[in-house]
Amino acid sequence: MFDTGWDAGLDDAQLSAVVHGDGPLVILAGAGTGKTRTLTARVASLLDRGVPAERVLLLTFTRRAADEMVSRAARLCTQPDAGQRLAGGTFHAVAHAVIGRHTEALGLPPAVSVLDRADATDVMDLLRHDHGLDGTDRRFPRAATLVDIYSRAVNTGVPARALIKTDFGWVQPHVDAVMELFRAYVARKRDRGLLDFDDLLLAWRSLLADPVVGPQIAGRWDHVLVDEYQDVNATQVDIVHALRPGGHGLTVVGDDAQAIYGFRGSDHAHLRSLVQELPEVTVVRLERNFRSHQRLLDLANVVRPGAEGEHRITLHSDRREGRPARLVRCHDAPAEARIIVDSVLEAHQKGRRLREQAVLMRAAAHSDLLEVELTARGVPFVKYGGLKFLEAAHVKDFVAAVRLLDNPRDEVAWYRLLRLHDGIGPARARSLLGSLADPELSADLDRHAEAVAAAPAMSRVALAASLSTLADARSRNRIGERARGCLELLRPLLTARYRDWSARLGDLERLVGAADQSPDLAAFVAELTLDPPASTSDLAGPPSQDDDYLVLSTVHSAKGLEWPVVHVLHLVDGSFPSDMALGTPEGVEEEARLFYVALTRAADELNLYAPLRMPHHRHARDDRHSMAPLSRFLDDAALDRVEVVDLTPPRPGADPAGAAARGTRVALPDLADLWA
Ligand SMILES: Nc1ncnc2c1ncn2[C@@H]1O[C@H](COP(=O)(O)OP(=O)(O)OP(=O)(O)O)[C@@H](O)[C@H]1O
Repeated sequence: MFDTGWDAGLDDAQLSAVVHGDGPLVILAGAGTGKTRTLTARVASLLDRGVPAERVLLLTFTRRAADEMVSRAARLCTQPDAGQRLAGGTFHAVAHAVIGRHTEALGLPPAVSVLDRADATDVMDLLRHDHGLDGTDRRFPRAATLVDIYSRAVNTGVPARALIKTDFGWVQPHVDAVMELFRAYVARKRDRGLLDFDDLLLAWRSLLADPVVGPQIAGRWDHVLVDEYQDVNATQVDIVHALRPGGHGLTVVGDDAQAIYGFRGSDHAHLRSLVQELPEVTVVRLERNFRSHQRLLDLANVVRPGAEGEHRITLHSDRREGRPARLVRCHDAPAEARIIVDSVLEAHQKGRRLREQAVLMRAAAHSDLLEVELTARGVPFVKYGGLKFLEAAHVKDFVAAVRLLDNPRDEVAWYRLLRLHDGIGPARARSLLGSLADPELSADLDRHAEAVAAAPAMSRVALAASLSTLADARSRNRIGERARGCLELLRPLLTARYRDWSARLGDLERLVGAADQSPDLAAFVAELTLDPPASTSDLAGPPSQDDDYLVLSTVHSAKGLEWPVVHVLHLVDGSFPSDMALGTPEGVEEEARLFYVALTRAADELNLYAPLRMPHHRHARDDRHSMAPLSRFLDDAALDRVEVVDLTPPRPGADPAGAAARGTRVALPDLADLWA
C-alpha cells in the first residue's frame, strides 16, 4: 500500500470500514471521528478494487459535501476521469436527475421545474384564489400554513385530516375545503410539471417501486453510499432500501446524536432500525476523535444524548493537553456581545486568525447585537444560516426567468415575473397566466401578443420587451448566453424597482458566470433551488487565503464543520434550547442533539456564554428584561467539566469600596464665579 493512497493515515477502525467487502455496512460514528475521510477513502478503495466509477452513487446532505468527496476520492484512486463518472449529490438532486429521464413514465410534461417553499406557497395562493377562498371573511388559513400542513402530511404519512385535528385545531372548520384544495394542488403541479421538494422524493420512490422501471434505475449502481443517514426521512429510507434491496453494496454512515432535522420529518431512529433490519450487516463504530482534545470531549460525552449502555458512543482523543471549556456568565446580551468580541480579538492578538474562530448560535437572529458590535469595532465577519442567497428577491426573479426557458407552463415563474412590471399586480398577473402559461396554447408569439394586449396600458411596452428578450434567450444555444438573456430581461425591471439595483445586478452577473460553467442550465437552476448557496461568495469558490473574517453561523449550518476556537452564545433556557421546542419531549431532545453538534465543532478552545438577563422581546423599545435561567443542558455533570468565569458586574453590597462611596455626597461646582 502507498502512503499517499486512500489508506494513508487511517486508523484501524476507519480502515476496516474502508476495506469492507460488498455486504451491508453501517458506520456508527461520533463527532469528529473522520466520517468524511472514511467515506471518501471507501469510495476510492472501491474504485481501486475495479468497481467502475459510474456504478457508484454517493448520497450526501449538501452539494458541497458531495463535490468535495467526489473530487477527493477521484484524486486518491487510480481510475482516470473517475471524478466525472462518479454519481454524487443530495437525495433531491439525484431524484431530479432521475425524474428528468422518466417524465413520460410519471405522466409529467417533458420539462419539470423545482419549487422551493416560497414557490409552493405561491401555487397554493393561486389555487386559494381560483377556489374563491381568499378575501373571504371566514378566516381561511394562509397559503403558508396550508403548505406546512400539506408537507407535514406527506413527510410523516399522517393523513392531513388527522393532522389538522391534532395540530391545527383552528383549521378544523375549513377541513373539507382544505382537502379539496390539496387535491387541486397535487393535480395542478402535475399538470404544469411543477415538483416541490417532497414530490421529488416521492416520484423517485414511485419509480423505484415500479416493477419495470425500478430495477432499471437501481441497476445503474452496484454501490450506494449514504452520508448523514441519521437525517433521512421515511421516503428516503424507502429509496435506500429500493436501491439496494437486502443491503448488498450499501454503506451508510451516521451519528444518531447529531440528528437535527426532525422538523423536516427526519427520524434519527432510522439509523438503528437499519442495523436491525439487515441480517447480514456489519457495524463499524468510530469513537476516536481526531478533532478535539480530551477535556473538550469529556464535556461532549456527558452531554451526548441518545443511546445508553453498549450502544453508547464515547469519544476519546490522543490529545491530552488543552484547557477545559469555559462558561462565561455575563450581565446581559449587550455585555455578552462585547465580551465575545473582546475574546475574539484577544485570541487574534495571540496569533489566531479570525477564520480560525466561529461564533455559533441556535437561531440566526441571536447574533443581532453581536453583528452591531463587530461592525462598530471593525471586525470583518461572514454569516452562515439565516437568509439564504436564493431567498433574495432578485435571485428568485432570475431563477424564475431561467425556468421559463424550458418550461413555459411554469405558472409560478410567470406569476413572479409578471409582477415585476409596473402596473401588473397579483390580480392582473393571475388573469394573464391564462394566456401565458396555458398548456393548450402552443405558439409562443401568439401567446405573447395576447398577453401584451390584455396587460394594462402602462405596462405594455415593458412587458412586450420582456417577452421578446425571453423568446430570444430561448432561441440561443450556449448555456452562458441563455443565462445572460435572462439577466438582460431583468436588467430594466430591477433597475426601475430597486435603489440598490447595481449590487443586485452584480449578484446576477456572478450567477450567469457560475451557470456558464455548468453543463445544463435547468439542472444548474434546480441545484440552486435544492441546495442554495449561503451567499454570493459561495458561488465564487473558496475565498482567497488573504481574506480573514470571523464566521458567524447557526448550529444547523455549522454541522460537519470545525474551527480551532468556537464561541457559543445565548446559553440560556428559551434561547438554547429554543422556547419554540420546549412544548414536546421530542422538541427538547432535538435541541439536545443541536447542543452536542455545537460543542463538538471546537478543536482547541470552546467558550460558552450565558447572560443573566435577557430582554422580553427582541425588538422591544422598552428595557424590560427578566432573569434568564442557565441552559438546562449545562447540568451538574456538564458544569463539573467546565471552567466558570463570572464577568457579571458586582452586586450592590458585594463591593465594600462601592458601599463606602454610596454614603458620600460630592458637590458639583456651581461655577458661579464664571458669571459674576
Ligand atoms: N485518520 C485520521 N488521522 C488524522 N486526522 C484525521 C483522521 N481522520 C479524520 N481526521 C481529521 O479529523 C477531523 C474530523 O474529521 P471529519 O470532519 O471527517 O469528521 P466527521 O466524523 O465528519 O465529524 P462531524 O460528524 O463532527 O462533522 C478532520 O480535521 C479530519 O481531517
